[in-house]
Amino acid sequence: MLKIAVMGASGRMGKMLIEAVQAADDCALHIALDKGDDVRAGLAGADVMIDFTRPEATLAHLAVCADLGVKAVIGTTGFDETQKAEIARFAERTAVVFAPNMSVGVNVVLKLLDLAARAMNEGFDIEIVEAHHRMKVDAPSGTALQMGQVVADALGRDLKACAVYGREGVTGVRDPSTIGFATVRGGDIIGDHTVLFAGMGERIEISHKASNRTIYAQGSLRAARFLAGQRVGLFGMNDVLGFAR
Ligand SMILES: NC(=O)C1=CN([C@@H]2O[C@H](COP(=O)(O)OP(=O)(O)OC[C@H]3O[C@@H](n4cnc5c(N)ncnc54)[C@H](OP(=O)(O)O)[C@@H]3O)[C@@H](O)[C@H]2O)C=CC1
Ligand SMILES: O=C(O)C1=N[C@H](C(=O)O)C[C@H](O)C1
Repeated sequence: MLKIAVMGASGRMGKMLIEAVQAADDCALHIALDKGDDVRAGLAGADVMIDFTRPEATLAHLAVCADLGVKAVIGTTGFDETQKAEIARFAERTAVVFAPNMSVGVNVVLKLLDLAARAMNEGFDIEIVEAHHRMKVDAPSGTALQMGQVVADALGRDLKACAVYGREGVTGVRDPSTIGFATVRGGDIIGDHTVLFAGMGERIEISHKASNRTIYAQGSLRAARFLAGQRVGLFGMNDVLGFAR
């Protein structure tokens, strides 16, 4: 049995994860922790921590995992570059899967985007549109940013230099080297992502739409099982799903 500690237990994802762990034959809920609980005492004896909280909280939890040798699945989004580097450092001491989207579907889409961007490397304007529920606090979504990164890498562009986050006023004509991001927030939208390749005479849209958060919880359990075979290192869902081979 894989002993799982769920952080952010009363959050939208925390609740889904508790249900998924309890329903899995090969996993046991070691502990479910909320803000204010004793993290060190709670994580002691766990095999894997699954954390969908906020960046500062995740980093504090990961520090304890690294001390105790507990492996970690991190679904939290909204990290800045310095915080991402901290995660990489903790992964030198314990094994970590870090991915902005744990769903199999989104990770298949990432592969399709690599193929699409390489094939449409000229004459197509690339725009990424994402929509989420009104309670989401970070924008663009971690998934949209990862999609942008995959496309930029495939095209040999530097995402930091070519990303455009929203437009307003007299913007001038579109610079073809840019990758645009647009964010929609409202109601209970679980998570929609579309990458648009807009050319002259044709338009390709590659979309993923989530209709249930179980996809993220099930992906997280796959990641936890994968970590059982690792000692240290930073992994993504491409490693978990075997796409990196
Ligand atoms: N990788 C993926 O597949 C997915 C990633 N996500 C990401 O997961 C994260 C959480 O999403 P969601 O569940 O919707 O958010 P919620 O706001 O519903 O849940 C976040 C949880 O984290 C807790 N939390 C916040 N700050 C702290 C802290 N300092 N210490 C301990 N716990 C804390 C919250 O407690 P309290 O309410 O008391 O503040 C809450 O229980 C987001 O970053 C989201 O983008 C979401 C879905 C899928
Ligand atoms: O906050 C959410 O809900 C989600 N966040 C992740 C992200 O930022 O990409 C993944 C998913 O889209 C749901």
